Amino acid sequence: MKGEGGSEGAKRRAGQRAAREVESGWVVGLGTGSTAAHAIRALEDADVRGIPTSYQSRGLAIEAGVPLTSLDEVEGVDLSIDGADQFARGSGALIKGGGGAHAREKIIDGAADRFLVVADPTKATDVLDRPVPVECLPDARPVVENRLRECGGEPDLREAAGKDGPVITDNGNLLIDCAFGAIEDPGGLATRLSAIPGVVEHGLFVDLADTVYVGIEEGVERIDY
Ligand SMILES: O=C(CO)[C@H](O)[C@H](O)COP(=O)(O)O
Repeated sequence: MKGEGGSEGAKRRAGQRAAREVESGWVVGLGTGSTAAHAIRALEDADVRGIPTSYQSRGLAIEAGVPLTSLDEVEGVDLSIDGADQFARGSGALIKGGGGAHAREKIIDGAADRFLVVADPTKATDVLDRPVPVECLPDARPVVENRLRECGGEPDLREAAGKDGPVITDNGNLLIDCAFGAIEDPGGLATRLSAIPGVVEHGLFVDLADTVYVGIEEGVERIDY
């Protein structure tokens, strides 16, 4: 595509490849972010119903003419397509939540019969090491930050660009980006984070991804888990 940067081309190839897996009549989870956006646009003429994971994906689906539904109107989710901020090649564990949508993403991606991740090569790693986004009830912030430090993390409240104050999620909560260095045991850390009172959801997705499609130069790499 003319004028498209290398990374954007990789995202487009990954998103469009994943969208080809969608079958007529399916209920599809619509992920958040610039890579998942390519998948949503590719569903323009598909006979599907979509469940958006965020305000952003809802808007994109409306633009593309994808009919929307919700978890309480369907019996199940056939497939979900979503991006990632980082994925571990060996295990398929993910860090998500760069767009602050990981709570709804985990509910919908986790409910799907199959969960396809779409990514460009910059997202691949051997060991996860990006800060983990943690969505937190506003009143619980001091307590949650202390508990994150006890888990070995360095919490950092996410500030909103163009606003004096923090990012507020689609669910009305705060986001804390918490650096843990190299995360050798994502499953263990995920369990500890989930046990903190006041944490609504964190961005570690462990044992959820079925396939990662990585857009590469002139193609797409498929990794199954
Ligand atoms: O987890 C997410 C949003 O909460 C996104 O999927 C993640 O940030 C990847 O985004 P992009 O495809 O734009 O790199």
